[in-house]
Order: sequence, then C-alpha cells, then structure tokens
Amino acid sequence: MNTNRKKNPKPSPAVQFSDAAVYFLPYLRPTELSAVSSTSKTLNLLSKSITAARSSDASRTFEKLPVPFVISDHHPYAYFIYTPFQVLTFLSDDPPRQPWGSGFDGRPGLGLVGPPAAVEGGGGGCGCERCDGVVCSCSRVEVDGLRWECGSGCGCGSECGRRVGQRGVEVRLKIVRSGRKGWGLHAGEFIGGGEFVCEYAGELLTTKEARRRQLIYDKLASTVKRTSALLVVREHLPSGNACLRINIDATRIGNVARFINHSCDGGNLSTVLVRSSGALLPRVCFFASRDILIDEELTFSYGEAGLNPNGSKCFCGTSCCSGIMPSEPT
Ligand SMILES: C[S@@+](CC[C@H](N)C(=O)[O-])C[C@H]1O[C@@H](n2cnc3c(N)ncnc32)[C@H](O)[C@@H]1O
Repeated sequence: MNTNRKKNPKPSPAVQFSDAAVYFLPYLRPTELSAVSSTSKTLNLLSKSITAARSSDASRTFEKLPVPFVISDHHPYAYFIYTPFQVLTFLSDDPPRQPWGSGFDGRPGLGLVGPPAAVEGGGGGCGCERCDGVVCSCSRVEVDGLRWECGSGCGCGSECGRRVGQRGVEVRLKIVRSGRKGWGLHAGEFIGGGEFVCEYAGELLTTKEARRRQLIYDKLASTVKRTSALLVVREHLPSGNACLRINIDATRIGNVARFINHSCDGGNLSTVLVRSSGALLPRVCFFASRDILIDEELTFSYGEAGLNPNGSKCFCGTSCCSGIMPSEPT
C-alpha cells in the first residue's frame, strides 16, 4: 500500500485571485474592468468574456428576449443600470452596481415600482377566453382613456393577449451605433402597427431634481458630447386647469427605451400614457404608430423642435428636420 499519496497543492495567491475574480468582475464599470484586465492574462480573458456578455444583451437578461448591441468601431456596449420598471430616484450621485447576467427574479429590488397593480374587484366581462361566462375580477387597466388592458386578476394569467403593455419587451430589438446620433434602437423583426414596443423606464424625479440634472446634462453635452436620456411628459388633467409633469431619467438607470432617438417627423412610435387605477403616476409606453420593418430605426418626437436656437444639432435626416433638437426649458 502506497502511503505517500500526494495532497492537492494549495493554489497560488494568483490562482486564488483569478478564481475569486469571476464573482466580482461582472460588477465592475467599463473603466475598472479595463484596468483590471491589463494586470494578467487570465483577468484579460475573463474581462473579454464579460464584455462579450454585456454586448450580447443590454437588458442583462431582465427582458424575455436579449437586446444585443451591434458592435461597431470602439463601442462594444453602453454602460448603465438596467431596470424594466420605473424606479424611485436615487439621491446619491453614485447609482448602485448591478452584475451583468443577473436575471430578474420577479422581486422588486432597487426601489422598483413594479407593473401596475390592478385594483381588486373592478372590471368584469373582459371577453377573454377563460373569463367568458364567469364573473371576472380582471380589474381593467386603462390605456390613454380610449384603450384598456386586463389587470392581474385576468383568468388567462400574465400571457393574456390584453396584457401586453404589462409584460415588458416582447418584440426583437437591437441597439445600433450611428456616427452622429450615437446609439439607436432598431427593430430586430417586423413590428405591426399598434403593437406594444416598450415602456420608458428610469428614475422618477421631482421637477426640482430634473431641472438640476438637466443643467448638468446640457453642460456635459456641449463640452464632452455626453448623451443623456431625461424625458419630461406633461399630462393635461381632465379639469383642463392643471398639468401633471412626469420626469423620467434613464441616463444612469433605465431600459431599452433610453436608446430611442428623436425624429422631427414624429417617427414611428407613439407615446401613450398607461394609467392603472392603483398607481399614482401613469407609465409612459411606446406603441408602433405604423408597420415597422426589420432593421428600421425606432424613433419618436422629443417635442417641439427649434424652440431653443442654442440646442444641439439634430441629425434625424427627415425632410422636415429643423436642424435643432427639441430641448426642455428648465
Ligand atoms: C435618449 S438618448 C438616445 C440614445 C443616444 N443616441 C445614445 O447614444 O445613448 C438622447 C440623446 O441622443 C442623441 N440624439 C437623439 N436623437 C438625435 C437626433 N435626431 N440627432 C442628433 N442626436 C440625437 C442626443 O445626444 C440626445 O441627447
């Protein structure tokens, strides 16, 4: 019997560090990742595989379908924290870290405001297959006062054909880089007119905070050409005397909608405010305003163009382009 069996040698500190790296590298920001990757061959390989994962799905698996970046020149992906829903604002200037490749497990985290909670007991007779002829506690969710969707009580479950606006992105999308507009959201497949495309998700801000950030973004745009994604939507209340201002900033924390560029002709998306009876604020949703062909860029109008003669240049390329991007007066 051989009693001289060799024990497994203890891994060297370098190997131990590389083993641990797989856990912390996915949390690093691009500049940190690139700094770490230059320290050893192993870390370089690991960083490359993380970069490849980041380029292959901007949604970090939060959406049902991956949303790839179509890589061009030196821009493999854009870094931001992904949220499929509106989030309550982070007052800190340093948003939390989020690993790439962490699928959404359905539990609201990061201060998420989930999809609209339907109010129990409302609705009835929604006409869905499994609700027909029975008392339905569907709790309708109103879409812009004209259309409506089924609520969480619908007998068909979340797959109900009348709940598309609550399920996240279900059409194939991709993010393509163009020389003058930066990244843009494109159709990865044919999208029929009227189909739900996505919600505009990001940080919900007070108007005071939105104004503070807008000043910073305007400065960054004119100095270092940094893009921002702060959307301001005004909803005229039924009284006609008041207006609700909704500020959603998707610059640091947002979803695929943060890549939708402006078009002076109104583009191919219409903005619809979806209000659920249980929610304080409506959600801003995009529907295809006409049939959209595969590869076509998805665009909408950011607002009235040309109001600010010092605004940034518009490169929408449409025949009615005013040459200047619409900008929100602060
Ligand atoms: C919501 S982001 C859209 C995504 C952005 N292109 C990016 O690379 O992240 C808005 C920014 O995109 C750029 N942009 C959008 N539409 C544009 C247009 N028609 N012409 C020029 N730049 C545009 C502007 O820098 C604007 O501040």
